[in-house]
Amino acid sequence: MARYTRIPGSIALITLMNPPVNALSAAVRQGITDTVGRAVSDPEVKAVVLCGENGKFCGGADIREFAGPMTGPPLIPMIDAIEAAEKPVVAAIEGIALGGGLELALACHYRIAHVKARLGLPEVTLGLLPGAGGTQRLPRLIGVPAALDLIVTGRHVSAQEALKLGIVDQVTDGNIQEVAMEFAQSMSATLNSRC
Ligand SMILES: CC(C)(COP(=O)(O)OP(=O)(O)OC[C@H]1O[C@@H](n2cnc3c(N)ncnc32)[C@H](O)[C@@H]1OP(=O)(O)O)[C@@H](O)C(=O)NCCC(=O)NCCSC(=O)C[C@@H](O)CCCCCCCCCCCCC(=O)O
Repeated sequence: MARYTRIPGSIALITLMNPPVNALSAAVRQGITDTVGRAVSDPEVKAVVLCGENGKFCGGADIREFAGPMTGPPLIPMIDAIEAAEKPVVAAIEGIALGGGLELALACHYRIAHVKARLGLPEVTLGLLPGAGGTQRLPRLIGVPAALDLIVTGRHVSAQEALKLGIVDQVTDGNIQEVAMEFAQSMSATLNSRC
């Protein structure tokens, strides 16, 4: 599931809800598809913030669903639709952004991380490759050598290392949602002033 909250000041806050790590289950993918569509089509919404409930952004594909048939909206078009949104979408990364969770964040236009967050593409530890755009978007963002290191080792990086590598735009020790909403507001104001 994903909760949609309209924040005064033209922001839509979308919160992933799937304990314990807000993994991208069929219900979460459906929730993201619906809420992003709602935000994009609402003329009052100028920017979107994506976050996770209970201090965790997203642990990636829901490994509990690996044994069953695929149901719900597929991950790749859902992620591509975020990148294609004509309003700034900011990922507010707290706790973890792993696997498909980082791939989701990479499709957002900006990423803000809490100082204690950890990010990575650990698919290799499950015998997989990142399958939702991480092998394209990460090298484009930080270059092939640094991206390959993360993809082939599966290691997690701290928020500070992610900032140094260029994966995230800002690190904060404040309230991640408030900082991301302020950032989204200023991005939308900057973009609107240029139009
Ligand atoms: C998250 C952790 C770091 C937490 O660690 P911690 O020590 O705090 O706690 P635990 O390890 O005990 O975990 C707590 C709790 O959480 C559960 N859990 C953890 N991760 C997940 C998860 N991802 N899903 C579900 N549940 C999870 C864990 O089981 C515990 O539960 P319990 O009940 O026991 O308390 C740590 O847990 C961790 O590191 N987790 C693993 C994270 C991970 O590996 N994530 C990556 C998952 S794989 C992935 O994301 C793949 C993506 O790249 C997407 C792939 C998309 C594929 C699409 C394919 C389309 C193919 C289309 C082909 C088209 C071809 C054509 O074009 O023709």
